[in-house]
Amino acid sequence: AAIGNNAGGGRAGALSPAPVTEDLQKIDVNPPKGTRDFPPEDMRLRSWLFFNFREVSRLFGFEEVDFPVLESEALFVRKAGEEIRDQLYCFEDRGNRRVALRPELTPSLARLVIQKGKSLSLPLKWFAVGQCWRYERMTRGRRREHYQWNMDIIGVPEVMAEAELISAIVTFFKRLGITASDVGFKVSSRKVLQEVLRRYSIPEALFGKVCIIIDKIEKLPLAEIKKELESVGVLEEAIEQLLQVLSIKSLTELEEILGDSGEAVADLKQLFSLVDKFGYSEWIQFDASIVRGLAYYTGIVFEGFDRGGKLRAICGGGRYDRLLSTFGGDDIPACGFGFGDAVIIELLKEKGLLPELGLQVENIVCALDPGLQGAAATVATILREKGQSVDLVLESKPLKWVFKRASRINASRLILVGDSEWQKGMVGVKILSTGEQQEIKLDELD
Ligand SMILES: CC(=O)Nc1cnc2ccccc2c1
Repeated sequence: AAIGNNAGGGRAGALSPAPVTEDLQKIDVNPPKGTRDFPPEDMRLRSWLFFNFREVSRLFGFEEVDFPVLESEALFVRKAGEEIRDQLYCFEDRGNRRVALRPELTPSLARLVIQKGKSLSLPLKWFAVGQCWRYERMTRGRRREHYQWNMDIIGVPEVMAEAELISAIVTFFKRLGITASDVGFKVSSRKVLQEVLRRYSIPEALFGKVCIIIDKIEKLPLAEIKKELESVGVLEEAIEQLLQVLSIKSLTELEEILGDSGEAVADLKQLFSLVDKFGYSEWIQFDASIVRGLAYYTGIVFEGFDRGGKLRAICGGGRYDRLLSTFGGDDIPACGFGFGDAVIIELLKEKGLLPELGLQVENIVCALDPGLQGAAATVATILREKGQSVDLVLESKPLKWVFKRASRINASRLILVGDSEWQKGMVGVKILSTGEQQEIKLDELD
């Protein structure tokens, strides 16, 4: 029956007399601007993607966690000029509380770690797959929500944690058939910037702001970047040195500039040596221009990129050793990454790696006449209790209709409940791929 403005309610088929109701305007059946529905075909792809997120997390011994989509706005009010802050989906609730739809998962994770405090034994290896939100004023048609996979390691100060996280993402890419010639990781450390800023005795407090400005270096003209840096108090000479450091393309060159006593060089050398032991060196490259756009990163930062250069960053992450203490928690080291559900799908499409995901049902069961509807229900229960999927035909339908549905849902077998067979405790079984038909005793159905 066509779904329509069935004002009278009840069975759409039989037009029951519609009681007098207000004139029902047809509601807008599209989802809110910037959001998506997931009809079955799209939901199958999403479930497949999330299954792979979860499988990799399991392979790495991570435990799943989740948090409310709605958080106190205070969790996200960082003052470093981040885009994620400018686009915060925040509002005042009916209790006059300032709240926000989470734009990312890391602050919630930090909140939960602090809440659980001493009862947690470190290190923690937690992962989450959650919907995140943003509110863009000029609705450039960009999405206002996406799903993000996060993996975080809490309580490990060494760069072994970052190497492990990147290893997890490499494992994920490999599972999907993506290779090191399709994507790579640009890796750097914010300690590079830190060491330069210290040389010019620029106060630590500016560190976050400077990183956020630098992160826009490929989106804004250089003059604009310099202006913004000057406006937060970075002097001309320091700016030159910063920009020079960001163009370094090798660790040896970095060492020449920064010397070999700083943490930045030590961390990066250690990371590259561990990556070699993990066996994914061909996926990784040092790139001093990588800073990432979140203010709380303090050390190694990385992002996955497509070597074709057509797509935005696939994923990104890094070390955030100060986040928990800024929330009033202990000084616990942490690192993690976020992996969005949009760019990866574009990449898979481009590489012809999208999986063919059809609906699969093992059995379609139907009664050959209305009096056997109950018998068909009994057969359905027997098969389901054996762990077999059953699409039970719920109304009496002509066989032509049943065959059409059987092929649409990709059923393997058609189970026909007919009078003469039922009298003998049997049902008709038709293997739809071969057309082979036989009568089987009910208790021999497997
Ligand atoms: C490509 C894409 O959908 N990006 C996207 C979409 N929604 C978001 C929502 C919150 C934060 C980041 C987001 C990023």
